[in-house]
Amino acid sequence: MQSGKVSDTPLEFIVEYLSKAKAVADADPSIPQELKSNLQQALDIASGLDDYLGIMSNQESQPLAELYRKTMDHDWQKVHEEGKTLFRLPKECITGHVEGQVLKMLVKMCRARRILEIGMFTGYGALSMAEGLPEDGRLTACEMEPYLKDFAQPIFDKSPHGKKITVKTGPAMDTLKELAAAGEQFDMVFIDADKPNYINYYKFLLDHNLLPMHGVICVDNTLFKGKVYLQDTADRNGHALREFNRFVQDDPRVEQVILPLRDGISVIRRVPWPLAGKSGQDAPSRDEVFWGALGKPILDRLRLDGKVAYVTGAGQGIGRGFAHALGEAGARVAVVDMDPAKAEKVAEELSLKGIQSMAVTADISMSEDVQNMIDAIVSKWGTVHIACNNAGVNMNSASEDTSLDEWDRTFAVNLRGTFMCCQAAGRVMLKQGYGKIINTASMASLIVPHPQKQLSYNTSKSGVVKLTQTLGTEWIDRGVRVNCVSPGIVDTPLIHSESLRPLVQRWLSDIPAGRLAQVTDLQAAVVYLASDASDYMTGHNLVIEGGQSLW
Ligand SMILES: C[S@@+](CC[C@H](N)C(=O)[O-])C[C@H]1O[C@@H](n2cnc3c(N)ncnc32)[C@H](O)[C@@H]1O
Repeated sequence: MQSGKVSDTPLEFIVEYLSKAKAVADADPSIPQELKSNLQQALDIASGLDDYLGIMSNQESQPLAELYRKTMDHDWQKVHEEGKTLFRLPKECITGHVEGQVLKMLVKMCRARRILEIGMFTGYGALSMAEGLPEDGRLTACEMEPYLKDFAQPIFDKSPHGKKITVKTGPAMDTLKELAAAGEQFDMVFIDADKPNYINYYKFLLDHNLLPMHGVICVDNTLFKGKVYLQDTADRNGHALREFNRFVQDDPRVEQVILPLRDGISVIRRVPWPLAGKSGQDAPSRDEVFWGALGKPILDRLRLDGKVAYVTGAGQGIGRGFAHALGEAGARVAVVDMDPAKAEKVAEELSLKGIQSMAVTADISMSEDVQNMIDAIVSKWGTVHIACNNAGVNMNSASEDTSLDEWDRTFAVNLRGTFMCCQAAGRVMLKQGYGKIINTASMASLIVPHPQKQLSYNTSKSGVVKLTQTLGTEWIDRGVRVNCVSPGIVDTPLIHSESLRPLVQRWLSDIPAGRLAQVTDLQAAVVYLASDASDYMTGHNLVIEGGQSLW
């Protein structure tokens, strides 16, 4: 601890008292050496902890370092005497480096997009959390003192994350009422203001649903220098926090842990709680609408953890988008392409994101390649749960000029190849009584896209829909669902080629959405069809074309 610094956390008090005990022991020759050396060891362990956490945690950004320095260098006594602040604000109440990084980490772990801070001071915690938010994330900071908003704003303006922060001055409870009236909700709330009001803020947040299901509240100072568990404390704030901790512990709407970081941070998470049956969760557990099918809320039912998937044509474009989406949702993904370099590259991309992946080279128009692909996946990962048959080709010609070679090559990949993949994957899936097959058809299965001429493509993709419907009904009672997606015109580099560029304007006038599809527009559909959430869907053609087939 720096000399002259006042102890403020349980650990700092431990260090202070150990130092005093050690000084007394050292001055007394009658104290056994063993006691002195034990005291020294305890002191070394306790006094080194905060520094070590500081060194080993992510370092603060430049704007945060500047904010910290500016706060430390400011004469808060003088500011208060000049009447610029209502209260004399101790600079020690700043959220420091490690706590700031912990908050930022929690923001990311909760995937928070909307944050509320109650008690901003000079904005160190606010900016730390804002750094963890995505680009479109928002943080509302409540602060009593207008002076502090003016103090923090110039540094917020220097940070690329400062624009995410809105400061509301005045009593926090007034702001909470305003936010509730406006129907706002926050994925994460940081309570760090006047201690006796913690419980009121907490109750208001839960009672008015400012905190949604699975939302998280972090609360600072909940160990309050150890006074929450020391017997003989007369401290008003210590008592308030003791009551607060107990109230939260008894509240069935939440679960909580208290982390012994600095002066203690509670992490409180909202969980579903039925109106009836306070005595336990047994009675309503049969209500799948309340608790979610198999106890999983809807977004969890879209997860693909533990599943084995493959995507053909995954070296680029739509297939690459599908491979990323399935991997992000938790599946292991075999990236299949006839170009080994492309397959390797996408498999490597997935791996860099922490997704288990493998590259497989296969030309799906060749039956032995298709079987080898399935065998390679089964031998590495034991099975196949999700088959994404996406590879396809498109050749253009006027129908009177379409050669049999073009027709055959198109059908060999788009329809015969897709069938062979369905059959090879289906055999594995039927044996295990579970599988999800998702074929890539096309909007061309519904309408005749124009003005380009692509008879073989359109016809083959119509065949993919009928293949999907037939397999989807034939295999559903053995646990294998077969569906397809039909994308509209997707914005890939191909579209911007010299020959196709003039067609883009024409297409745009045919699309109610007013734009081409991006690969990312298709990703949620494939995850849905691959997940248990779509178990009752089979033989379906999920059309994603910005409304084009309806005009
Ligand atoms: C411990 S400091 C907050 C530290 C801050 N979270 C950080 O990251 O550095 C407490 C802040 O709460 C503010 N405050 C206290 N009572 C308040 C109230 N009723 N409404 C709004 N702000 C309040 C104080 O002005 C002070 O700036």
